[in-house]
Amino acid sequence: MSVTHRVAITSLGREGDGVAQIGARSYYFPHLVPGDVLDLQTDEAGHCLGHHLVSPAPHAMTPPCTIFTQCGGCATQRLPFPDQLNWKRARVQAALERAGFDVPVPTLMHQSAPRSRRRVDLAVVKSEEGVVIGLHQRKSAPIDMTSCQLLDPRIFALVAPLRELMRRLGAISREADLHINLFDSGADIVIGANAAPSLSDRGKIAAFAAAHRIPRICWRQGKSFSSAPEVIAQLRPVTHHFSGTTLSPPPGSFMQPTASGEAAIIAAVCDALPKLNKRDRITELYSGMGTLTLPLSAHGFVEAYEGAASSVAALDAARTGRRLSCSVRDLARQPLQQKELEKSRLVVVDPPRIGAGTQAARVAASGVKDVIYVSCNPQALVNDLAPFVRQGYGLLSWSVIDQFLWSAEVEAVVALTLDRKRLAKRLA
Ligand SMILES: C[S@@+](CC[C@H](N)C(=O)[O-])C[C@H]1O[C@@H](n2cnc3c(N)ncnc32)[C@H](O)[C@@H]1O
Repeated sequence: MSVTHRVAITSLGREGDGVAQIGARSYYFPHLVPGDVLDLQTDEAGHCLGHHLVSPAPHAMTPPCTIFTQCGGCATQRLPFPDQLNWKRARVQAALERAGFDVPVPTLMHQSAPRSRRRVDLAVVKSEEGVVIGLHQRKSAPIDMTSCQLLDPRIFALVAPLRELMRRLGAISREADLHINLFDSGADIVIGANAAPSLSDRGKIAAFAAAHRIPRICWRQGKSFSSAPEVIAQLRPVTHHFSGTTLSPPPGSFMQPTASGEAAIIAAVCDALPKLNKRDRITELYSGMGTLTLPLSAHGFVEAYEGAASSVAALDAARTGRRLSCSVRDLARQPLQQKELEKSRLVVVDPPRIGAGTQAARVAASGVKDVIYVSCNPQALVNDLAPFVRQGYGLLSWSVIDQFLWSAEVEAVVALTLDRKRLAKRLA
């Protein structure tokens, strides 16, 4: 027998689903927002059998994208922008509190605009019915990206022509993926597939690059990320400006997802710097192509470490006149040790989603006075920062950066210090 409960959505879950509560039990509803009222059918044991929306939250927005509920990229398009940012702020705050800090108000809150994403990974599925290009889905096939309010229109404009190119490439029989970075020189595309491109495929790719004025298209075969993708077409140099320096980014390299988000992260990091003189040593971990390295080098001598050799090479080639060194190092296998960290006045850490793990614990144990931690995952933030609390670090400031509009992703810049005077000033 089914039971109907009239319930309201009262909060958002970790992935952005609306949450309704009946007693101690939580029910999760994709695409619903706080204030929505629904009828929920359960069996007698309380298992959800179905639901329908009775009245939408008064402040709920009309989703701007026509494929919002299907594509899997956005969870919260019905939530007004300020509410999204506040929800993300609350998630970072909760993570900092769980790590054990006493948390002040954030220093900076940034939200990137719609249609400003300059980096995307897309899944390609080819069948007799045609080619689908869409976002990777965890549990199902991608939905064809016929609309997108997130991507920079210059990337979105390539989706339809790429669909046609994928259809014509013989080396793509069923599945492939596309990594697109929008650099200053234009879109930079890496096609990932299981087979090598034939001579005819190579010709089609070169013609595509010329027709769409794409500086470079590369091919990566198989899932191995250890070997560099092969350049299939290169019409012009690939270049991008980072803090006044022109770099030649390697194919598939990491860059912050939006330009305004990158600027906000740099501003938050620079705002959190302790007083430095030019001879002070700054150790930077997970430095990528130098997004933070270059601005930091205006404040001290930066020793940057990064696992991707091609990103280090790009920064190394452009570092003339800058006060920095850069080294390739796998910080999971070979974290910097106490002796190497001791000489630093400041350590800046910007790890990937899984967090810094042992490397974070080593930094905490090194006794370096100031640490700035850039996070893209609140869960990793809790784990990585807990050792700092145990070592006596205090939380000086934090900022929230939302570069992934309408999704649960959030970034944070967190400044920690052992300097009691700086902490006392904050509290004053
Ligand atoms: C969030 S990105 C930050 C990059 C850079 N700070 C920026 O803002 O553009 C994380 C970086 O960590 C690097 N990385 C991932 N795993 C690593 C490891 N085990 N050792 C060293 N670097 C790693 C990635 O290549 C990537 O460049």
